[in-house]
Order: sequence, then C-alpha cells, then structure tokens
Amino acid sequence: MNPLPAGYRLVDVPEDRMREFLEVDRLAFAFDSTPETDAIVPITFTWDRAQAVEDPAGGLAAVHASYPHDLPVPGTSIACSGLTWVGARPDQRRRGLLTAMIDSHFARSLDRGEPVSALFAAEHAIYGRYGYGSAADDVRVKIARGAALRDVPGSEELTVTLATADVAAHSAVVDEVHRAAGAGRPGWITRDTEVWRTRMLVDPPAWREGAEPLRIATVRDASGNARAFALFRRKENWAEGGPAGVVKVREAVALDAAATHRLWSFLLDLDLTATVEGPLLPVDDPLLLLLENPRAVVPKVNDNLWVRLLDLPVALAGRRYSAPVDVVLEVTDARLTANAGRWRLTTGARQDDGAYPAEVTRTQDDADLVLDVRELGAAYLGGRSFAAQARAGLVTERTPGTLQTAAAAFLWPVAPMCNYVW
Ligand SMILES: CC(=O)SCCNC(=O)CCNC(=O)[C@H](O)C(C)(C)COP(=O)(O)OP(=O)(O)OC[C@H]1O[C@@H](n2cnc3c(N)ncnc32)[C@H](O)[C@@H]1OP(=O)(O)O
Repeated sequence: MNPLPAGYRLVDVPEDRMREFLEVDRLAFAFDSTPETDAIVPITFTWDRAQAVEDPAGGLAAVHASYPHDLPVPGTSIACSGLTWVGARPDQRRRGLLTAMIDSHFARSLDRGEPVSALFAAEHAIYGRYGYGSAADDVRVKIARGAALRDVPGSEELTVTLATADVAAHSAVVDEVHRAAGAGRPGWITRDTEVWRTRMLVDPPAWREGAEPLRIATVRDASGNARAFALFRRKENWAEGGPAGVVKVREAVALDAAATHRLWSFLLDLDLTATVEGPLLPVDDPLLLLLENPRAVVPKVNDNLWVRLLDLPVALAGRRYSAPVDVVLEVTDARLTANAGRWRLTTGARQDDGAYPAEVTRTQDDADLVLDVRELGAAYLGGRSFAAQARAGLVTERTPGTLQTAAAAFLWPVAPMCNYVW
C-alpha cells in the first residue's frame, strides 16, 4: 500500500458530504454546474462506493467512486469495478493521493469479489502505471450530408419517427435496443439501474450550447418493434453558401444492417444541415462498411475502455477464447504481487457457440510468453493482439510458435467497446 503524506487519511464519503465531494471533482475537472443542471442530472454512483482522501484539516483533497458493472467479456461477462469520478484538488496534486486511492480501490474491489477493474481515462498517461491496459478503441466520424450508403434489403420497409427525448417516454425503448444491439460485444456495458437509464436521456439547457433540445429518432418495423434509435441534436448554422447546420449524435444504436441503414439514411439527410458528427462507435460498426465512400469520412480513433486484472486466474478463467491454447504466461505485477509469476492457461472442450473455456493454474513450468499485467489487461477484451504487442517489445516470446497460438486464442471476432463514457 502506498503511504499517504503525514496527517492524510482515506475516508468513506457518506451522502451528506456530497457537496464537498462534488467540489473536489469540479476543481479537478475545471467545470461548473448550476442548481438547475444538478436538479436534472442524477448522480449515477452510490455513496457506499465513494471514497476520498481527507487532508490534515479534515477537508477532502481527492475523491473517487466505482460502479458494480457486469462487464461483457469474450463469450460471457464478469463482475467488474468501474473506477470513476477520480479527481485531486489542483493544490493537492502529485503527493501520492491518487496512488493511495488506487491501492484502496484494488483492495476493496477484491474484497467485494470483483476480479477486474475498468475505466475511461481522462488522460492517456495516468493509468498504465497502475497496471491498467488500453483494451478497446472507439471511432468518431464526421460525415457530409448526403453520404451514400450501400443498399440493404429491408431498409425501405422500416419507418422512422422523431420526438423530443423524454425520460418517461423513451428510457425503456432505449434500454431495450441498446441491450439487444450490444449482445456479444465485449465491453458493451448496459445501463442496469434506473438512474443510469435516466442519465442517458437528460438534457439540461446548459448542455445544449445553442443547439436544439435532445431529439430521438426511432426506427420500427411493420409490427411496431423498435429496431434502432439515435439521440441527437441539430445546431443551426447559416454560412455564405446557405444552410450549414450540424447534427450532433449522442448515441446511435441499431439491431441489424437494415436498421443501421434506415437510421443513418435519416441522420444523413436532415434538411438545413451539412455535417453529421457521429457518436462513439465500435471500430467495426456496420455503418463504416455500408458507406459507399469511406474516404469521405473524417474518422478519429480514441482509446475507449482500460482494463486491470485484479485477480488474474479468476479473470482469465472468466472469459472465453477463440481457439484452443495451452500456454504458460510469466506475468509481472508490481502492485498486486499475488498475480505475479507463471500461470498455465489451458482451454477445454469447444462449446456450442464455438468458443473455448479455460482453466488457469499456477505452474513452475518454463514460460512461453513473458508480459506485464498491463499488456494482459489490454488483450483481455479480445481487441489487442499479443503479436502486435510483441512487435512493440511489450510481450516476449520464449517458446517459438506460442505467440501465434496465444494471440489467436485471445483475439475475439467482435471489436470491444463501451458506447458511453461513465
Ligand atoms: C477514471 C477517471 O475518473 S479518469 C479522471 C482522472 N481525473 C482527472 O484527470 C482530473 C484532473 N487531474 C487530477 O485530478 C489529478 O491530477 C489526478 C487524479 C489525475 C492525479 O492525482 P495525483 O494525486 O496528483 O496523483 P499521484 O500524486 O498519486 O501521482 C502518481 C503518479 O502519476 C503521475 N500522474 C498523475 N496524473 C498524471 C497525469 N494527468 N499525467 C501524467 N502523469 C500523471 C504523477 O506524476 C505520479 O508519477 P510518479 O509516481 O512517477 O511520481
């Protein structure tokens, strides 16, 4: 455990210290809020998972919380402690407060039976030192109005309705489509509480930046079943050449190719607009394959989820594998030393879905691959190849041929991603 400076201590944060907690986060992230916005935007974590560092005078110097996520991993899902709301007051930085909070977060997560932690990183440089690996990417695209899509049979029969987004009217349909659309995608964390389902649809005026209120487009089939939705707003803009409005899409999710086609045909052809700014999309989103001219799109790829294996054998046995493998991994882990050492990962019989379960046991046998827990976290969701990591010098192959088989087993055919930042 990292020692705190003299006089500082870790404390639980009960709800009656909410104002102090939020004040630290606002100072850390340099943002302000208003009572009107606070009244609309619910706090999504629960106070039993909030923790802080108190300074010697009893004030809060740094804070964090976590969510009890059910994290989809290749072939199944696993209990995951989602680290969030991390912040240190600017006048309390760089004296080890985050490091102490991370050690505590790891210990508490393990006590709760959560073998994995995940997060969205505010800055790329922060979390690798704690053994988190960047495990997924997302892509944001800017698309010109009118961009053509390849034909998809069945798209024409689907209908689109437009409404102003409303929690009571739309949270159920948004949840239903989001849940079904992401089934089988590692990292696709669903919104499992009422508070989260509300949070996805709130629209305080302060967030609009001059654009219209949040709208929802819902795609339905002939029976009235929802097949896709997009949450978006248009921002009016008049340029010299005429109308040049922007469509800012918060979320766009579809169940299949026809629904994807229908949804994006609508978003890409709104009157008085010139550009569509997409939401977080998986790097293998069908939209990217349906565009007639993908070069007309300006893509921006960012790191998405970061993953930390807290209980290595439970975490590795808690996902499925794409191919048979029998490999000894020699792992370094400076913070959680119970993970360090050699582990044999052996897959069992192929399941009906084509994937393989695995057993993970400690071994004294010679290592086939040598790597840090950070690289194992990066590969955990199936989106980063050991072979690529080896080319970057981050994984060492000791037994020729094992890089190929282990990389094939850990990779997954569906790209990992979570489509909202928590
Ligand atoms: C999951 C999430 O919630 S992501 C949100 C993270 N929060 C933010 O980005 C808000 C603004 N930043 C902050 O509040 C703080 O700078 C924090 C929370 C990122 C770091 O808190 P601190 O208490 O200063 O971190 P701490 O002193 O424990 O630093 C540990 C190490 O990380 C390094 N470090 C910490 N933050 C950063 C950073 N943003 N960039 C580069 N290095 C960093 C420190 O230099 C130190 O390195 P060292 O061990 O080599 O000396």
